[in-house]
Amino acid sequence: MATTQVNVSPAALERSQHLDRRPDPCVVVIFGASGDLTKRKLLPALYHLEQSGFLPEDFAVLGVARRDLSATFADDMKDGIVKGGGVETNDPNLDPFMERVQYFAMNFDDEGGYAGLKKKLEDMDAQFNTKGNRLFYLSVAPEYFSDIVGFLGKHGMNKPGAGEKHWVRTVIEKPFGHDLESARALSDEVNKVFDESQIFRIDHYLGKETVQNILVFRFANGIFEPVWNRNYIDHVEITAAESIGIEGRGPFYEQAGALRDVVQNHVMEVLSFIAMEAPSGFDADAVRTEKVKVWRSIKPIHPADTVRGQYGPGLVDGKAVVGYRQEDRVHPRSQTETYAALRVEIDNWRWAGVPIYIRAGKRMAKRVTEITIQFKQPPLMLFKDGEGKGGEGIKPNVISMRIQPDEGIALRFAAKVPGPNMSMSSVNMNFSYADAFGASSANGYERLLLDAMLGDGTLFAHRDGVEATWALMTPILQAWAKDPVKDFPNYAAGTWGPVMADAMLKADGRKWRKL
Ligand SMILES: NC(=O)C1=CN([C@@H]2O[C@H](COP(=O)(O)OP(=O)(O)OC[C@H]3O[C@@H](n4cnc5c(N)ncnc54)[C@H](OP(=O)(O)O)[C@@H]3O)[C@@H](O)[C@H]2O)C=CC1
Ligand SMILES: O=C1O[C@H](COP(=O)(O)O)[C@@H](O)[C@H](O)[C@H]1O
Repeated sequence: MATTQVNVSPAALERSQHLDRRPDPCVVVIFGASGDLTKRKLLPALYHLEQSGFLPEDFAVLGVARRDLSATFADDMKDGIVKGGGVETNDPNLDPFMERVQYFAMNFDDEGGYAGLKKKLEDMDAQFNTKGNRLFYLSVAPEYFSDIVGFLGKHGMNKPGAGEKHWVRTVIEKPFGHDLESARALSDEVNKVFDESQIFRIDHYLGKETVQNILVFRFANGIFEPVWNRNYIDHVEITAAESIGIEGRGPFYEQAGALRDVVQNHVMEVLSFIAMEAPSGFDADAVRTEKVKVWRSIKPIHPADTVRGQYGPGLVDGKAVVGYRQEDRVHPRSQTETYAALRVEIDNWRWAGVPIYIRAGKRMAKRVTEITIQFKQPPLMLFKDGEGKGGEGIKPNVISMRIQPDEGIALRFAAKVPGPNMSMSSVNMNFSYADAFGASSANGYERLLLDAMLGDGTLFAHRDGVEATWALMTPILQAWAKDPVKDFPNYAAGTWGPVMADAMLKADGRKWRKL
């Protein structure tokens, strides 16, 4: 296997870390501050941003949740930063950072708490000189999105203070809606209070370096774009496989399932980056326009081009695990899918006739998110001594983009095996992020939190995009709801999903790439 030589100048790395991207003074207000996401991802991300010099000097965080945690909150968050952020327990910068982090207890659905919240934020402005700028981060269950936004509006917290540089923005976690109708209704509610330019619908996949790199790979290199179309590409695969199960999130997952949890958002975002035309610039409007064009060009997905799976008991990493129906707070006859596979076609000039196979699932054989671009074979095989008889066995060219783990890109091509014959073998040319740039602790939320503080919506989902992806998923969900699966569970934990998903590709004369 060949490996690429990558020479990155230290100056280039340094420059990319410190481009002029420092937000204005502000308070980041995290609703759901005692929750899993805040502790594992958001606080570690803010800490890393601060340590890297990206945050303004006048900056503070207010955590908001129901219970009175004032005595334990700081220690709990420090623990989260240590465990989730790879920081040493005795890091001397932790305590100074935590001096800017405060906690406020209130019930989200009790209007009475919002006047107190407003007063608390004004006090923090005075203490930290944060000038009334706010980033409200809704890290809460989706049923609270409307209430919180509505009450913020009612108490005048949706409007920036006087002064041209002042701002108020809101980041809204996923899932944004449950189907097309509910996503529309939620956007209507939120738009009554916040203008679209103030709303940042987060999808943490867009914060991943490797996802952003899809655009750089395609549009900053001259050699790939000419072959990035139906004339040269045979098919595309997108795999988002997780080895973990539902991690105690039974009630959430029962309502969600794989299609809503990751396909409607993460996978569709990745697909749009793979398939979109070059935007007129790298700004929110231009990128959004091209993404939406991709989603709107996808042909309605027929239920026959979908496969649902649900894991049963099995072995993951050598350990026995229970099936989905035995997980805590999951119905013993649950019809929720923990795996979904789709065959998608984009009806436009670039992609017509190129199938795109998608699969996403929990408790699969391993954790891997990867995009495979498989190219057509040459029209005529000159060399007969390949991996199979008569040269047919030589594998087609593949560009594989590994989103996680072992982030990188590989190109598979045929090479001559040394010796007196024209024998061929498939080899890989590999680019590894870690080898080229060093290991990164960034979790995607760093970039997105920073962008939201800067008001840059390029890497966020927008109303029209969310509706376009729900428009694709909703008919599938409706068809599935009418047609319960009789053979659930239909794959064992620790495997690659139901056999029906293999059959779907086999019917097209293809098979999933071995990952
Ligand atoms: N966890 C993850 O890895 C991911 C999560 N998300 C999304 O992020 C959001 C948050 O998820 P997560 O952190 O896992 O959720 P959790 O269930 O862990 O946390 C929920 C938080 O909301 C608070 N809360 C709940 N009800 C109320 C209420 N009535 N009044 C005040 N506070 C309340 C809880 O406070 P208290 O403890 O005081 O009850 C807690 O702080 C969800 O939208 C989820 O879909 C998205 C991607 C990944
Ligand atoms: O949004 C979600 O994403 C995670 C997968 O994210 P990753 O960064 O670990 O790939 C998934 O486990 C979770 O169910 C879903 O809600």
